[in-house]
Amino acid sequence: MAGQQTLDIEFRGVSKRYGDVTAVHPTDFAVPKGAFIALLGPSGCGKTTCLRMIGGFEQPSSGQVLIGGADMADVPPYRRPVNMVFQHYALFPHFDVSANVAYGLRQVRPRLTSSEIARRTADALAMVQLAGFGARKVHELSGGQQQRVALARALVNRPSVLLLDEPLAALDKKLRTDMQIELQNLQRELGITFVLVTHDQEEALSMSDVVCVMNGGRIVQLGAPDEIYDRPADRFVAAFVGKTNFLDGTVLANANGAARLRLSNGMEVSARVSGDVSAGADVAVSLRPEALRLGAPAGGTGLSGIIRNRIFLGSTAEYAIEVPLLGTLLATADHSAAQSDLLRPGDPVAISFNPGAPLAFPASDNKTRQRESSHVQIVS
Ligand SMILES: Nc1ncnc2c1ncn2[C@@H]1O[C@H](COP(=O)(O)OP(=O)(O)OP(=O)(O)O)[C@@H](O)[C@H]1O
Repeated sequence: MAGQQTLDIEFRGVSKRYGDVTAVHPTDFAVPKGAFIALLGPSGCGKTTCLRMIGGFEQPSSGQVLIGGADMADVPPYRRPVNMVFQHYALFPHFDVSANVAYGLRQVRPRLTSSEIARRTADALAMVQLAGFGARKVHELSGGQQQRVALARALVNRPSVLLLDEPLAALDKKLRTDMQIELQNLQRELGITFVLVTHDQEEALSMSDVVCVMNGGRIVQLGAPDEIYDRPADRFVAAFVGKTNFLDGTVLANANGAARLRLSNGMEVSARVSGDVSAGADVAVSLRPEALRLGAPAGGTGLSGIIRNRIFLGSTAEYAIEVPLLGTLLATADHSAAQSDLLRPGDPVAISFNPGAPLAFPASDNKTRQRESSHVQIVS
């Protein structure tokens, strides 16, 4: 477990209620210093509330928020060693770029000299690749440049934690991808802790070291991006992070998570099972589209189907395949331009997958989730 001195943010039994609504159930969680963590989950799951409690814009209904080991209960937002970047940058349109950035500094350090303010402002603009843009008016900048100014304004105070609330949501896809890479580089260079709120799973997986998946006001899984994708803790995470096929199955035998299942078409498969399931239990079986291999129909006892739709994506193609008694399965296949290997709607295909690929969850996974609190800790 990460030691106390290496933790930057800690929740101890933190919850938040708004009247009858419990936005965040009692939660323990800890973020090591210098981590890039993404809070990921569907709308209303409590991500922003967690971020606002770190920033001091909301008070917890119970529990303690610690930053750098210090209890923040009586510390107002402007005295916390954190800064926040919002989706709508909230820049002052009548100020030039330098004045917008310097505003953040003057608010918390009124005694700095003008030359020191000018120096730090120029440094912050250089950090976000906007050196030389100080005299521009906000309306003379592109959306991406405006977001960088907002970032510089948040960094100019040299916070130890930067909170990012869907900061790239207003940008178009290409700019968003560029900014994702820049933010990642910036975080590595500065070595400060970044907490990113997003409902975009690709953004969370590609940018952060640690993904914290939330659902219904609880943390359901905390781990490295590949861990979240390859070993989802429950059916919700498997469905929310990445695309997957869900098949109905029944457990025939389960030995410490290595199970034999019968699918609804009668086929028997091996699967890794998560949770407490014994023989006879109904399970939902997750099979990622890229785990399905497509080949020429071979006859025999394997799985086969008919291609119904194809979405060509350049280096890959996605196929919707109708499989008797199982329904429609989504498969992703690599495509090489050298050989014309695309399948067409109407083509029959055989489908195979590795024995370890299917992941099974108790069919009642989400309904039976009655835990009172989430206790999760990043292991570093
Ligand atoms: N000030 C408030 N008063 C009452 N309820 C609130 C308030 N703020 C948030 N909530 C409720 O708390 C729950 C969690 O909200 P929160 O904004 O944290 O979700 P979120 O995961 O950030 O969602 P989104 O992605 O849509 O921003 C929601 O049910 C929301 O309606």
